[in-house]
Amino acid sequence: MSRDSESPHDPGGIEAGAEVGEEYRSSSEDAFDQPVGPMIVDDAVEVDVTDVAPELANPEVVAEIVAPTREIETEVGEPLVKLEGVTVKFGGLTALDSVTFTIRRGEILGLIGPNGAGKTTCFNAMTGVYRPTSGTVTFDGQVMAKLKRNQITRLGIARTFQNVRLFGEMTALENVVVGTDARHRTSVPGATFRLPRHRHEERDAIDRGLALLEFVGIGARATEKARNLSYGDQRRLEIARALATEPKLLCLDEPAAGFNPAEKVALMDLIRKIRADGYTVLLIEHDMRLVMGVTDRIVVLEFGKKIAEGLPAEIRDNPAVVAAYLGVPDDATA
Ligand SMILES: Nc1ncnc2c1ncn2[C@@H]1O[C@H](COP(=O)(O)OP(=O)(O)OP(=O)(O)O)[C@@H](O)[C@H]1O
Repeated sequence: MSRDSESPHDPGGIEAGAEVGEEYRSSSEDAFDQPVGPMIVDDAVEVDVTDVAPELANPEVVAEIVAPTREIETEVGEPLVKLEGVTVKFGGLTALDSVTFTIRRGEILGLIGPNGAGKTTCFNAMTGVYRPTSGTVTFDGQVMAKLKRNQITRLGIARTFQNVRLFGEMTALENVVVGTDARHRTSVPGATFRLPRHRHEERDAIDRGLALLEFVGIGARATEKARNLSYGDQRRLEIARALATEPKLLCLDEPAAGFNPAEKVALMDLIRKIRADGYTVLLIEHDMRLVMGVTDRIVVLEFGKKIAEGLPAEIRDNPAVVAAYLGVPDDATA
């Protein structure tokens, strides 16, 4: 399958190609995209991943498969993403005003702020969806230009969406394998004629897909159609699919939306596990308890400006942050 195609086969990537002023979220807010590609598994058969691949019952084996060999220039603890004086204007509106901060490799960075603070704009500028009006964004040592969706995926950035976006008619495993496809190098003729390299990559993708499902805690649902999974499992599947692209940076956009307290605790555990596997995570989340409980550092935006940056405890006690959130209960929508 061509890695350059504009098909939905790079779902770990970002809705890119929007111009400043375009409505970024408008293109595909449906819960499910249409199914694409061949069906790989007969979803009529109920199979637990660990029945098919018993070695995946061992979390250490799973962790080893899930943590890929990513070629990252940045050392652990050094800036992976650097924003320097980033300003984004939409006509007369300054959505982001000279914002400077870094995301260090291997950390979980929380990006928070009240409604309309500029979080999404910041995220889009940071990932090449918007070209800043001024300022620069550096990702893994490279200054970002405006990028297309597949280029963003290839650069090593994957995301989940506020609204779940899965291929509903495809199985959980197929959804993850589609994410893995974004990393593959098989040419169209290679895939068409099922040349050895393609078959090898396909096998690898299925093995890794199974491990990823086990890793996010839905190994037993591998052959379920995505649309039949519970909401919480669909969110987990989205994370597995994003991880399948072997991202250098995983961006989670309100992953706890619609979760009950127990699901939020489980999600925090999963995010920590992802970081422990060597991933760098950007978390945009409205639930303050979750943000405070799971992040290493937090950046706070208000009216497009960075008003605070620091450890969760520092942010919690920061008067400017308290003022920005005044009257908003802990776990309410920010
Ligand atoms: N494509 C756009 N065109 C014009 N104005 C925009 C566009 N995107 C965002 N804005 C404006 O920029 C400001 C920042 O919006 P943004 O969506 O980045 O905030 P946010 O912090 O993500 O908000 P929320 O928490 O509600 O998602 C808002 O005033 C918004 O109306």
